[in-house]
Amino acid sequence: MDLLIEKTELDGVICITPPRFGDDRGYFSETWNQERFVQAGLPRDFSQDNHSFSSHLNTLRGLHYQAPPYAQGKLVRCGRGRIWDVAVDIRKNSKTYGAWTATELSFENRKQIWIPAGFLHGFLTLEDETEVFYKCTHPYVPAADGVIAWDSCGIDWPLAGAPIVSEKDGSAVAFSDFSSPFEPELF
Ligand SMILES: Cc1cn([C@H]2C[C@H](O)[C@@H](COP(=O)(O)OP(=O)(O)O[C@H]3O[C@H](C)C(=O)[C@H](O)[C@H]3O)O2)c(=O)[nH]c1=O
Repeated sequence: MDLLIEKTELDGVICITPPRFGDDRGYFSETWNQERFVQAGLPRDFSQDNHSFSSHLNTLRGLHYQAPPYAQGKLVRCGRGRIWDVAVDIRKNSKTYGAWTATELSFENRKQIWIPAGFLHGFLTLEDETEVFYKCTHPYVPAADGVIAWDSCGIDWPLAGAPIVSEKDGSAVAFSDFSSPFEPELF
């Protein structure tokens, strides 16, 4: 069985759904297969795996980026629960600069989203005790960590009231005051 590949509204951001093999015990799925994912257009190598757990629904993490030359591409999946995952194009001179795309990722739908460097990333949990696993193409560099206010990009978050956010995310700069470091020659 092949990977299901789906484009999004933003060039370069794609969804990948690997097959799941069920039996009486439960299921098995290859969540990363270098040969098949590279054939789908993803990079060959990732340098860091992340795992975040959010206790409550309506937790919002983002909108984050890591500035060049430490920019991160991310392959994101939700291994438990459900999230509304968002990418915002911040590649200067992109015809979709400032545009966003959202995809529901969940344990049930097995969907993964590939977000190349040059995009903001964030997600809203839709269930309690949600776990997100994602691969990054560059290690974490705290000094290059950037954050944009989650409510400043015109995103229609399916909120259940004021979201749970970190202090960092709750005091971030607005997109209108942001100057993207993702220069055209990088893409
Ligand atoms: C991202 C990261 C964080 N940390 C440490 C730094 C803090 O002490 C703690 C929590 O970090 P932060 O509040 O930035 O975690 P999130 O709010 O989940 O941020 C992530 O969420 C959005 C959705 C993303 O796409 C990024 O991967 C990342 O920014 O983990 C590390 O040690 N390594 C890391 O790679």
